[in-house]
Amino acid sequence: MKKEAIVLLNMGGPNNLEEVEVFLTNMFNDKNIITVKSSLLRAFIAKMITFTRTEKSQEIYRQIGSKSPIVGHTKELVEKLQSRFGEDVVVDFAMRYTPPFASEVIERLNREDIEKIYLIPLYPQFSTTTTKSSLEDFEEQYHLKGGDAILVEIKHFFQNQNYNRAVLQRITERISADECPNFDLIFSAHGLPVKVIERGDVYERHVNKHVAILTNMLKEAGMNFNAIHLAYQSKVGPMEWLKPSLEDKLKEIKSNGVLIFPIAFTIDNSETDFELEIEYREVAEELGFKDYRVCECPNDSDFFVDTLVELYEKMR
Ligand SMILES: C=CC1=C(C)c2cc3[nH]c(cc4nc(cc5[nH]c(cc1n2)c(C)c5CCC(=O)O)C(CCC(=O)O)=C4C)c(C)c3C=C
Ligand SMILES: [Fe+2]
Ligand SMILES: [Fe+2]
Repeated sequence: MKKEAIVLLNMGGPNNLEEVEVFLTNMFNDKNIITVKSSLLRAFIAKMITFTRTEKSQEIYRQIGSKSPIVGHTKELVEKLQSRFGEDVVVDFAMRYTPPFASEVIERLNREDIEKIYLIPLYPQFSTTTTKSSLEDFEEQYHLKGGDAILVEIKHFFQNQNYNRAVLQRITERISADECPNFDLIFSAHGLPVKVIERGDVYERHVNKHVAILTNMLKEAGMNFNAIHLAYQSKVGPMEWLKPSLEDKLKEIKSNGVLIFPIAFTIDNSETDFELEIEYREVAEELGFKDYRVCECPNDSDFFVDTLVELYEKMR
């Protein structure tokens, strides 16, 4: 009997310290990240950046157990989703910059009689640097490997109610309604160079809309924070990136307590476990915050599994 498959797509992250170089090399060879036309020039830029960044990056991963948590969390999500579907739908995942790569997953799928593959990039908001990159990569590899199933894609899901229930659950796991008036909430999004937005990337617009939806839901749930903000983390390189930065936002806040929700990630990764949990915690302590809390990403929460089931049903 012909089958269907759901493939979750994400960026990936080093599975060990040696893979840090693989991760950075693949990221900076990505035409959606370094948009110069010449692939030779891109390869040269990637070599330079990787050469200068690998050791610094390895030091980051060393502090969170010498690997990114992203692959482990994604496997747990895939297992939960697979158990919802039973044998009729194959659930798998592919990473953009580290194993398991799309080519490996495609070889597995090509050994089965798959009629339709539903591709779900695990980014709530669309960006050319993430969603588009992952989808293009999968499609290219799929056609190279001679696959002939129908590919169905979804581009964003920040408006999905079950997804936003997963977000609210993660917030309420960290804070009670009674505590909210003494806290500011910051939705922290991964930054993007301004020139990417100027070329028409809708990421910033999607993030703004997402913050508006969540702000309403929090009000309806009686979670009345002193104030709710949006800020951008993870700037790399000398270019101008989206503002305000998370650091500047923290400097501006007068409350004693701050809660951070990583709005651009569905799965915990080095940016949540290192940058938010370790690096910005130190910044917040230096700035005199008495209470600094970071929410977990949706990861394999039941609401997130419900979201993916619902997206699959809508794509059919
Ligand atoms: C030009 C550089 C980068 C762009 C553009 C960018 C966009 C972007 N990235 C994510 C999600 C993640 N990024 C992660 C790590 C990471 N990102 C960059 C650079 C750009 N990202 C670098 C150099 C790194 C490595 C970290 C380091 O070495 O310091 C991760 C973490 C993966 C992990 O290992 O766990 C995620 C997730 C989004 C959502 C995004 C655009 C919207
Ligand atoms: Fe990134
Ligand atoms: Fe984590």
